Amino acid sequence: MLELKNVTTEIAGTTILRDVSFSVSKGSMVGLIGRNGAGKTTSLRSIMGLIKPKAGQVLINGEDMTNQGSYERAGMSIGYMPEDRRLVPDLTVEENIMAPAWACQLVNAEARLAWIYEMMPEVESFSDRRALQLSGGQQKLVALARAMMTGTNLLLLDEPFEGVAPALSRRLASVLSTLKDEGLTVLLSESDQSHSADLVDKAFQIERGSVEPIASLT
Ligand SMILES: Nc1ncnc2c1ncn2[C@@H]1O[C@H](COP(=O)(O)OP(=O)(O)OP(=O)(O)O)[C@@H](O)[C@H]1O
Repeated sequence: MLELKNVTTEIAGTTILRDVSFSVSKGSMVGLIGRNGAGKTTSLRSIMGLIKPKAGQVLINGEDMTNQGSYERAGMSIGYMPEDRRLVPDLTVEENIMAPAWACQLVNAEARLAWIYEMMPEVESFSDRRALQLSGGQQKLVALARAMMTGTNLLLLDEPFEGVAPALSRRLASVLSTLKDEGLTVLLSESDQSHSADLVDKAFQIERGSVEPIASLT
């Protein structure tokens, strides 16, 4: 489903990812674990085509996407939840969730929205509120809902548990567990394994831009 082969990424002349190789097989959930600044966001942005790797390959569904931009990934049913959520503050929750569907001209957006609300009824309960009126944790749920709109194949979640209060973290974990049961392929990052250990099939440690499998889970 997703494979990174010897990916090296530079930002402003500094090497951030060093010869990174790992894969996420279809229907599995994989954790990318590393401290602040280790390169988690850069990995996800490289997968999304938001940064072009200097060397190596990014394969999605067996297709070499290394030299394609994020626009070319639009039709590949990938959902991305950035660490900083990036909701549009003045739009309602529902408008934020629907925005990628409008951008990609999804044909089944209404059915997808109904499925998302079924998974997260609390999001439906505040769907007409503007994003700026939500707590940070609620915004995380909305950012996940938005990623789920297009992410029918692959979900990339950047630190979904970061800054979320314990009750909401448990809720988030239960939603992710249901997504896994539904067969979605998920790559999620976390600074440690406190929330993802019970969820993931496999985990990789990222440290100063280098990735190694975490033995206990592989
Ligand atoms: N735009 C940029 N310009 C210069 N350096 C950058 C830029 N973006 C990231 N970096 C550097 O790249 C390294 C990896 O950053 P990245 O955001 O990928 O880490 P992270 O593991 O996601 O950490 P965090 O949890 O803090 O977001 C850091 O040392 C960071 O300072």
